[in-house]
Amino acid sequence: MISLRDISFRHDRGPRAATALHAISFDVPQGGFRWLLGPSGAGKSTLLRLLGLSARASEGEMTLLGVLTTRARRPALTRLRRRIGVVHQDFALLPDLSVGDNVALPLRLQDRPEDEIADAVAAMLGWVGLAGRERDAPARLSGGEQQRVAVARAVIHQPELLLADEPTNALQEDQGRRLMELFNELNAMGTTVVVATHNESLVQRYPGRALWLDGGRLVHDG
Ligand SMILES: Nc1ncnc2c1ncn2[C@@H]1O[C@H](COP(=O)(O)OP(=O)(O)OP(=O)(O)O)[C@@H](O)[C@H]1O
Repeated sequence: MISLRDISFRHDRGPRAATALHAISFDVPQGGFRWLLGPSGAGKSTLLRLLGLSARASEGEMTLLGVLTTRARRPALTRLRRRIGVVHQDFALLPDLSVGDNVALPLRLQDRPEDEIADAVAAMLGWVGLAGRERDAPARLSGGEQQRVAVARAVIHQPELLLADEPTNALQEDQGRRLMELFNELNAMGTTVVVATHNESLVQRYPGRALWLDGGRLVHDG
C-alpha cells in the first residue's frame, strides 16, 4: 500500500527553486488503482519520482509496501526499489544495453536463472508487440517502440507497485488500450497501479479513482 502524510517537495537547486508539492496526504490500498491527473506543471511527475524513490520528500512521511521510506536507510530503499516498476516519462532506457538486456534488468537484479530470464523477456516483448527485437539497440527503435520496451521492463517482474508517467504519450490509440489491459491484468493480480496521464479518452474508457493535483496540491481524491 501507499500512505502519504503531509508530503512536501521543494526543488531547491538553481534559479527555478520552488515548492512543487504542498502537504500531500492520501492512501492507496494494496491492489488499488489511481489515475494521477492535473494540468501541466501540477506536480504529477514530481509525485511519481517520490513514489518511485528517485527523489526524497523535503517534509512529511511516506510508507510504501510496509516501509516507512522517509526514515529508511539506503540499503532498505534499494531493496524496496526492486519491488516497484516504473515507466518513466522519457523512457530512461539504458542506451548501451540491447532491448533484451534492458527488459531483463529487473529479473537479473533478482538473480533469476538466465534461461528463465530469456523466456520471460521473449514473452514480454511478444506481449508489447516487439517479438524478436531482443538484440536491437534502443536508439534504433521509434519513440512508441521505446515506450513499449520501457513498459515491458517495468512489469516483467510483476512488481507490487507499478508507477507510470504518461505511458501512452508515444503510442497509437490501440496500443494505449493494450497497455491498459496489461496494467489492469497486473492490478487484478494484486499490483498497486498509479498512472499519470493527460489522455482523457483513456481515462474515460477505463474509469477509475483519481488523484487530482493542481499547483502542487492534492485538490481531489475520489
Ligand atoms: N528540476 C527542477 N527544478 C526546478 N523546478 C522544477 C524541476 N522539475 C520540475 N520543476 C517544477 O515543478 C513543478 C511540477 O513539475 P512536474 O514535472 O512534476 O509537473 P507535471 O504535472 O508532471 O507536468 P506535465 O504534465 O507537464 O508533465 C513545475 O512548476 C515545474 O516547473
